[in-house]
Parts: sequence; structure tokens; C-alpha cells
Amino acid sequence: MAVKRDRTGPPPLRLQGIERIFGAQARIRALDGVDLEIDPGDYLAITGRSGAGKSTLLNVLGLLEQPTAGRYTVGDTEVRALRARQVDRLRGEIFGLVFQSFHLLDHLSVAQNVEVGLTYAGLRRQEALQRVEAVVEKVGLSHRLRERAATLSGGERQRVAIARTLARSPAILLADEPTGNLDESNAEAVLGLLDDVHAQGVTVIVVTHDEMTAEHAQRRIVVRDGRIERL
Ligand SMILES: Nc1ncnc2c1ncn2[C@@H]1O[C@H](COP(=O)(O)OP(=O)(O)OP(=O)(O)O)[C@@H](O)[C@H]1O
Repeated sequence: MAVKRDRTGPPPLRLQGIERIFGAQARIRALDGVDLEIDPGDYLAITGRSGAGKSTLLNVLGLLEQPTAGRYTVGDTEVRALRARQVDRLRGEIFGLVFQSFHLLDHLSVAQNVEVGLTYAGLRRQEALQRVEAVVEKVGLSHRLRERAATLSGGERQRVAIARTLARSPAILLADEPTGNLDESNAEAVLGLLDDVHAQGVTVIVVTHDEMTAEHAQRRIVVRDGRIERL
């Protein structure tokens, strides 16, 4: 069953002269002047060596980190002008985040883990449960719905994490090494899911070291020393 989209399409994202410096004394320029535009419905792979700044870039895009300089706009909204609480709200409304380490609650069932993502979505319980079942079916785990997350394999855990994110119908999906811990067949299943989500009009942005993962994207950028080396 398709995941219902109940909002207008994803907003364009625009980064101009973005810098992110870590540390007070030994200043690390994790991002050093990044200009990037991401159109609604794009499927972008962010690649580059370890330490290049890929995760920092994804975290800035997903409003998990604020740049130390530069301008970031989400649609018409300039992020710098927002208060922290407004940033949190915008993140929750627009972005879905998937990480390499799955952050599941092991003692809860698959269904409960997915439902956690819906707690803040303002849905009635019956609606929430229907949504949970639909997305768990979509990731191919209906048969494990009531089982504890602790009993799942790595590939299954990643699919639950994706289901949890999809349950909230994000307009933009950000994934940091979503296939990093997976064998080839599980990686293919996860990439198939990202392709499906993209086909429904969601913007997909994925950080990866993995060539197979990058090949699923329509567009690729290479980050090097905090800069975009190749568009
Ligand atoms: N919270 C932090 N505090 C200090 N330095 C940080 C922090 N986060 C990242 N860095 C530094 O910023 C640089 C870029 O890190 P980032 O994690 O973005 O790289 P990456 O390309 O995602 O690397 P990897 O592929 O290994 O995950 C690195 O030098 C890293 O050590």
C-alpha cells in the first residue's frame, strides 16, 4: 500500500556560502563555503572521503546543525531568522532522517517502534495504527509486526527505521549511510525503498561511501575538505 502524502510537495533547498566550524581553538572547517541547490523531487547522493564533511552537510540540510556562516533557505524560509523552537518545528514538518545506526528501541515491537515516529504527528490512535501497518507492509515486514526489535536482523532493523521515518510522510528524506551496515541483498531492499519514496515525489538525499547506493541517485556531488568538489 502506498504511503499517503498529505502535504504539498517538498520545498527547494538552497545553501549559499555555508560554513560550519567546530572547536574554539583548533578550528575545524567541516564545511568551508558550500553552495548547493536541491530541487523538489531531486535524488542526490553526497559522496567523498571520510572526514570530508558529508555528514555535517546532511546535518545542516536536515536542521540538526546550524551553519556558522552562510545562508540556508528551505522554500521561502531563511533558517537563520528562526528561533530554536521554530527550527525544531520546521524539521519535524519537512524532514525525515535515517541513520546508519538504527536507533530502535529494542524492547518495543516493530509496530511500537514505528508508532514512536507518529507520536508528534497529531493523529488519532486508529489512524496511527493504520499508518503503521501500511508502512510496515511497505518495507516488507508485516510478518514481524508484533515482534520485539531486538530479535531482528540488521537489514530488518534498517527497514523498520525507514518505516518509522516514512510513517510521518516526510517531504524530504535524508539518509546517512543507509546501507552502511548491510549485506548486498538487504542493501538492495533498502535502495528499492528509497527509489519508491522518490518515485512518489519525495526529495531524497543520501550520504554514502557505497557506489551501488550512489548509482541509485539522479545526481551526485563529491565533498572534499568541506567544499563541493564536483557538481
Ligand atoms: N561535533 C563535532 N565536533 C568537532 N569536530 C567535528 C564534529 N563533527 C564533525 N567534526 C569534524 O568535521 C569534519 C567533517 O566531519 P563529517 O562527519 O562531516 O565527515 P564525513 O565526510 O561525514 O566523514 P565519514 O565519511 O567518516 O562519516 C571532520 O574533520 C570531523 O572530525
